[in-house]
Order: sequence, then C-alpha cells, then structure tokens
Amino acid sequence: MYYHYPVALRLKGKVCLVVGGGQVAYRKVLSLLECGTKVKLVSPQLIEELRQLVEKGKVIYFQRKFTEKDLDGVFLVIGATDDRQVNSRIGELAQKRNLLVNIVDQPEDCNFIVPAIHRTGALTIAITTEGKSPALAGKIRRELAKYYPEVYGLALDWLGEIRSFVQTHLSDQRSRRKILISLASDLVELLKKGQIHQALERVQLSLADIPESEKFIKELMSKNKEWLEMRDYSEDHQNR
Ligand SMILES: C[C@@]1(CC(=O)O)C2=NC(=C\c3[nH]c(c(CCC(=O)O)c3CC(=O)O)Cc3[nH]c(c(CC(=O)O)c3CCC(=O)O)/C=C3\N/C(=C\2)[C@@H](CCC(=O)O)[C@]3(C)CC(=O)O)/[C@H]1CCC(=O)O
Ligand SMILES: NC(=O)c1ccc[n+]([C@@H]2O[C@H](COP(=O)([O-])OP(=O)(O)OC[C@H]3O[C@@H](n4cnc5c(N)ncnc54)[C@H](O)[C@@H]3O)[C@@H](O)[C@H]2O)c1
Repeated sequence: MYYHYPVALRLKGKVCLVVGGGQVAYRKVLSLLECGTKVKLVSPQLIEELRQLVEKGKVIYFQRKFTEKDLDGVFLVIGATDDRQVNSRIGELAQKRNLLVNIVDQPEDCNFIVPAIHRTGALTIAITTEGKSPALAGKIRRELAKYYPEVYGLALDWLGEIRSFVQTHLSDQRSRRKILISLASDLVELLKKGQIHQALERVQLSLADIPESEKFIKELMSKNKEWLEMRDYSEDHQNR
C-alpha cells in the first residue's frame, strides 16, 4: 500500500472552487476561508448559511450548475454536490488539469483527501486513516482535543516570538536549539497548570544572557496583559 503524502498547504490569496451549496459545501467553504483563500462558489441553490456569506461578500458566487470553465484560474477544487456523476466529472476534469481536487466521500475521484482536524491557535493536528475509517479519524480528533487544549495556542504565540527573538539575537545555533527545545516543553507544562507568571520567569531565565532580553520580556508582558492580570487564573485552573 502507498501512503498519502501529508502536507500543510499555504492557500492565502489562492482561488479555490467549491461546487455545491449544501451543509458539506458550507463546512468546506469555512475551512478554506480560515486559510485566507478567495472562494469561488458554484451551485444552483444555497443553504441559508452560505447565502449569508455571499451577502457579506466573503465568497464569489455563481448561481448555476458546474461547467468546465469554472476550473479556469483555480488552484484547488472541492466537489460537494449531491450528484455522484457531476462530482466524478469535476474530479476527472480537475485532474486532467493537474489541479488539487477533493471530491467529498469519493476518494477514487480525488488526488487529496481531507483529514480530521483539531486546531487551537497555531496548532493544527490532522488525522488521516488513509480513508479506511473517517469515523475513527473523528474519534481520535475528539480525543486529541482533550490533550491539546487552548493553552497550546497561547504557548505557541510565545514560542513563536521567542524563536524569532533568539534567531535575531543569538548567533550560536547550538545555544538557540538548547533554549528552544527546553522552553517548548517547560512553557507548555507551566501554562497548562495556569502558572503564567512562573512561565514568564522561566522565559526570563533562559534568555538572561542576551542583553536585549529585558526589552523583549517587557514587550511580551504588554502583549499578554490580559492573561497576566487574571490573578486567579492559576488557582481557578488547578481547581478544575
Ligand atoms: C475526516 C473527514 C473530514 C471532512 O469530511 O471534512 C472525512 N470524513 C469525515 C466524516 C465522515 N465521513 C463519512 C462518515 C460516516 C461513517 C463512515 O463511513 O466511516 C463520517 C463520520 C461522521 O459523519 O461523523 C462517510 C464517508 N467518508 C468517505 C466515504 C467514502 C468511502 O470511504 O469510500 C464515506 C462513506 C459514504 C457512504 O457511506 O456513502 C470518504 C472520505 N472521508 C474523508 C474525510 C476522507 C478520508 C479521511 C481519512 O483519512 O480517514 C475521504 C476518503 C475523502 C474525503 O471526503 O476527503 C470527516 C471527519 C470529521 C471529524 O469528525 O473531524
Ligand atoms: N450532510 C452531511 O453531513 C454529509 C456528510 C457526509 C457526506 N455527505 C455527502 O456529501 C454530498 C453533499 O452533501 P450536502 O448535505 O451538502 O448535500 P445537499 O443535497 O444539501 O446539497 C447539494 C448541493 O449541490 C448542488 N448541486 C447539485 N448539482 C449541482 C451541479 N451540477 N453543479 C453545482 N451544484 C450542484 C445543489 O444545488 C445543492 O446545493 C452528498 O453526496 C452527501 O451524501 C453529506
């Protein structure tokens, strides 16, 4: 068996076509908008949720059936109609043009499948079962959501900033690596326990040898004012 090749696509500004106007198309449109795409939607009918997105100008809508010309200038295609033949035709035409194409529930017509996704802040965990059991992919997603709560998003915001800072101010690659690897683990553990002040002290300590770190910590504090002002956050969190 050959595996699917997992990637994380950068879709910002790309034109993506969604064909179909039901619940499934709506779910796909929302996930594409989250990635900053320009969504082109083709369907004779739309559910209310999609109609609202059109009214708000979030998607470009063509009220008609799919035609081959809809594929012009498109980077990625999702076929989500309730007509298997139409879906297969979209898959075939898109693959002829070497476009990325997913046809909902029809893996034979796709060149990529959509994994189950748990996302919090910058953390994205994608689960695929190679199409063997989407239901199990969904169950694993729900389980992982418990192990990777919101605080991972906050930890990643900090880690991202710390990483840019040390990349700019610390020329020795080995020291950078040491700091970043130990902080990745320690910060998450402290933040999970709600110990935000201790987490900040931990950052301070690990960057203490870098002269510019004082200013950096101040900036980090002002960006996280709301969290830091939640005096009871730690106790609240521990009592849960
Ligand atoms: C992950 C998720 C993402 C999403 O859709 O956004 C997704 N399916 C989800 C749910 C789900 N889909 C189905 C059920 C009913 C139970 C069951 O059949 O197991 C459930 C469970 C439910 O509804 O809770 C029915 C189904 N799905 C496919 C077929 C056709 C076939 O297998 O041949 C049939 C049978 C249709 C029929 O019987 O007629 C095919 C595909 N579905 C995939 C993705 C791709 C493989 C992903 C992987 O690697 O596993 C793939 C290959 C192509 C694609 O669609 O990309 C989303 C989880 C959302 C979440 O909970 O996070
Ligand atoms: N509803 C679900 O939760 C769910 C879950 C998994 C899979 N599915 C499957 O996904 C597909 C879509 O589901 P849905 O609930 O969104 O369906 P739906 O019936 O609500 O919507 C289908 C949409 O496709 C449009 N359409 C039909 N022919 C078209 C064409 N030639 N060109 C463009 N648009 C066309 C219709 O106007 C309609 O808006 C179905 O095959 C369904 O079996 C649905």
